[in-house]
This record gives sequence, structure tokens and C-alpha cells, in this order.
Amino acid sequence: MPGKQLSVVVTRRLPEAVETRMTELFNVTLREGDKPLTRTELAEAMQGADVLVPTITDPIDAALLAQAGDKLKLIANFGAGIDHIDVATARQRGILVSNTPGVVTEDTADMTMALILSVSRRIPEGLALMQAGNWEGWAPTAMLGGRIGGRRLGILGMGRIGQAVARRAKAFGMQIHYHNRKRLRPEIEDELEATYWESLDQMVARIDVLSINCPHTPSTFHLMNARRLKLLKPSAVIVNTSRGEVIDENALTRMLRAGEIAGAGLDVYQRGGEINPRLRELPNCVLLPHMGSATHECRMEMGEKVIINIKTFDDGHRPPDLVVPGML
Ligand SMILES: NC(=O)c1ccc[n+]([C@@H]2O[C@H](COP(=O)([O-])OP(=O)(O)OC[C@H]3O[C@@H](n4cnc5c(N)ncnc54)[C@H](O)[C@@H]3O)[C@@H](O)[C@H]2O)c1
Ligand SMILES: O=C(O)[C@H](O)CO
Repeated sequence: MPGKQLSVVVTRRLPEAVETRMTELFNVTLREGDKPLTRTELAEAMQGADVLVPTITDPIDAALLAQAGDKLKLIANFGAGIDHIDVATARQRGILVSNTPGVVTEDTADMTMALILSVSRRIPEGLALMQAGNWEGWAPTAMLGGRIGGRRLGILGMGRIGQAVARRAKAFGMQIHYHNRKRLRPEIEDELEATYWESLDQMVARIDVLSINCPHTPSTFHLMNARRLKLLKPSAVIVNTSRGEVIDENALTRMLRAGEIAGAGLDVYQRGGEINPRLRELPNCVLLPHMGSATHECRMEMGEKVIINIKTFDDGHRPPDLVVPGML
């Protein structure tokens, strides 16, 4: 089997069935533990492999790519977001990069909707009250949140996940507004009853809930900076299931503390796993540990996509999910 010759290094534990299939197809090195590799370990992995299968916990910058040597030909990322990989430098060095878009869409949109509901209807606060045994029974003015039906949802980044969020939010009676690099085709806009805003500032100033669904790129870094956050109504809620770097986290934290933004639901943070401790203290902030796409089904499908990308490459073709520099 020619594929068996291809050496593949996987940086994290993957679902068992995915690892088994990889073992059948490739000369694969799998992890026994599940801690992220250190930079030195990652450099070693990149030197010894034809194909590297990293995740978001493996920052692959120009310096690391420079040490990779000539063997490495494909970085088949396990994940849709590729902001942890210097794709342009990889390309210059003749290394292809692929990712796993599409299969993450519905689960991440579900989690976005869950965050919109959690923050607006104070679900974690209610749970905490019950778990602490402090509930004193129903009261007309207790635990009041905001109704989401009728509210204006602004989606920043109307791609796969953004559109899936719009479909859900529409079913909940929300009015859909969006800002995107490219305007949607008229038939999709009509189906979603979505209003396009060329100006992000103008959209931000008019909505009740903001959902961040664009990738993290040089052009989206701190797109929601202090100046733009200030345009939000004080009653607005902000939800982020894309990447933490799109929001100025310190400015957001200050404004949440000052009551200048009503609430936030965050699945992702500016420095990956490191969370601003002040965010943890805020009752109007629902924090999740980057679990937007964390379903058994999604992880299997992500694994299948990684395998298809590697196998297609090994068969001499372009991986179906090839990432081209600048395409995001
Ligand atoms: N929380 C999670 O677990 C999780 C899971 C999957 C993906 N993600 C993140 O979600 C992101 C989006 O995923 P997707 O599949 O919807 O991607 P996508 O490429 O389908 O959609 C992204 C959209 O953002 C738009 N965009 C890019 N730059 C922009 C800018 N400067 N201004 C306005 N719009 C801009 C693009 O035009 C595109 O329509 C991923 O890049 C990843 O970082 C997070
Ligand atoms: O982008 C994704 O697919 C998830 O955030 C994990 O990297």
C-alpha cells in the first residue's frame, strides 16, 4: 500500500476510530499523552514527518517552519481555524496547509445560540443558585433576563457558521443583520431575511446582540476594539465563538465591569487558553472552554476530513480543503 510509506505525525489524541484508520493508511506516529507539544517537541515532529496533523494548540510560525527541513510537505490541521499557522510562509516553503471546514458549522452555531440564550436568560446564574441551595421559590421579579424574540442580532462574519447562526436565530424570532467582507447572494439574504450593513460601525450601533463569526486574520485582529465596543448599546450582549483576538478583551472586560455592555458569552480568548481573571468574576459573562465544535460527531467528521486531505495528497492530488494564503 503506497500510503503506508507516508510518515504522519499527530500532535494530540484524536478519537480512537480516527487513530485506528490512520494507522491502517499511513506510517503514523500518535500521541500517548494529550498535553500540547512543547515548541521543541513540535520542531522535532515537523522535522521527522511528511505530514503534520496539528491543532489550535500548536502555534506554527515562520521560525518553526524554517527549521522544518525538506521532508514536511503537508500540514493537515485538525480544525477549521488556521490562525495559529503562518500559511503564507508555509506556502513559500512549498508546504501545503489544509483544514476541516464545514463539519464544524452546525455544532458551533448551536453553541453560539446556546451562549446567546445563556447570557440573555441568565441560565448559569440560575444553575448556580440551584446548586448552592439558595433558591427561595418563584418570585415575579426574580432572575429576570431579556427576551430574545424580536431583538436585532448582528453577525460579524457571515460565512458558514454565521449563516448557520442566522438560521437558528431567525427561528427564535430574532431579526438578522450582518456585516461581511462580501455581501450574500440576494436569494440567501431573502431566505434569512437578513439586512446587510456595509458599515460595521453602523450595524454595531443598532443591534441588541452581536455574534462574532469571522476568522482571526490581520484584518480582523481587534476589529471589535474599544472605540467600536463603545458604539454598542449599554443593553447589548456580545457573543464570540470565533477567535478571542477579534475582540479587545481588556476593553471588553472594562466595559462589562462598568455596565457599559450588558453581557458577554465567550467560547474563545485572546491568548488561547489564558483567561483574563477579571472576566471570571463577572456575573454577566458566560465563559466556555473553547467547546463550540466539541461533539463526538464533529470530532469524528473532523478526523475523517483530515484523513481525506492526507490520502488525496498522497494519491498525488490537491487536498480538498487546501488553505490558500489570504483566502480567509
Ligand atoms: N469555537 C469553536 O469551537 C470554533 C469552531 C469552528 C470554527 N471556529 C472559528 O470560526 C471561524 C469561522 O468559521 P467559518 O467556517 O464560518 O468560516 P467561513 O470562512 O465560512 O466564514 C468566515 C466569514 O468571515 C468573513 N470575513 C473575513 N474577514 C472579514 C472581515 N475583515 N470583515 C468582515 N467579514 C470578514 C468572510 O468573508 C466569511 O464570510 C473560523 O475561522 C474559526 O476561527 C470556532
Ligand atoms: O477552528 C476550529 O475548528 C476550532 O476552533 C478548533 O480549532
